[in-house]
Amino acid sequence: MAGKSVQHFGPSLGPVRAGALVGVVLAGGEGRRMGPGVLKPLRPLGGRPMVAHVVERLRPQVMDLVVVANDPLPGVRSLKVPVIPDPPDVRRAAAREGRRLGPLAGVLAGMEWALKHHPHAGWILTAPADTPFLPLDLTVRLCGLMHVPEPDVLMVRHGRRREHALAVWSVKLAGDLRRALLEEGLRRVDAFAERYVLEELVWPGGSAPFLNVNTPADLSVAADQLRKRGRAPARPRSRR
Ligand SMILES: Nc1nc2c(ncn2[C@@H]2O[C@H](COP(=O)(O)OP(=O)(O)OP(=O)(O)O)[C@@H](O)[C@H]2O)c(=O)[nH]1
Repeated sequence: MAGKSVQHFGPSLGPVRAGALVGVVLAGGEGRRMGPGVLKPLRPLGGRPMVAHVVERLRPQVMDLVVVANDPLPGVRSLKVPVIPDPPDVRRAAAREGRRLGPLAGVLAGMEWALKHHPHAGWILTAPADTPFLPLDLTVRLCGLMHVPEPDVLMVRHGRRREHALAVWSVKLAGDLRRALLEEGLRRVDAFAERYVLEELVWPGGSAPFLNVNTPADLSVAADQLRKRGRAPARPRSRR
């Protein structure tokens, strides 16, 4: 089913759902556009690894948080967040085929971790490790769109761009996702999401909170933004 844009913030289960989300930071992949050297999530931004910005912004918005990465991320240890790999069987299958995995593998790892550690949570919120200025009112706004019947996937859109890795996912999709990755070799996030009831949160305002850091030039832009924002942590616009 094609995604449906939803732009209003109606009566909702927001506060209930926001408290029941497990956050999943997607920090795998190859970061080829960033070039060789330090892993992309560990690239320093304002004196800290980029992934630390994402963890700090997401942590107050979710009931628990996990980082999915296949490389050791020493810079994450001090953040006291569990770091788990993509599902090993899915990785092995991709390696046998000589194919890259992509963010869907991290989504599956997050779903399976949530099912094991928080069996009543029901939902995960995925966020890429290379988006260091995520809004602090992200889950309130996303969950403000949760209604009955609930969508299976709720993705963020700003302007013409859909943020595939920034979404709320029902963990009920874990079995289907595992099959799609292993048996179909599916890799495209939107191709999977569009099989289900997919809705979008059209983000009000500009795209600045979703600055995606893929290249050294992007990293310079992010460092400039950080300097302009000053050291004070941003405050959410809406209550939590
Ligand atoms: N867990 C996990 N995360 C991934 C994987 N591939 C990409 N990601 C994450 O998904 C987000 C978007 O990834 P991309 O920027 O499209 O890919 P990338 O591999 O990081 O970078 P490029 O090689 O330059 O395309 C980033 O936060 C990545 O860390 C993967 O195989 N596993």
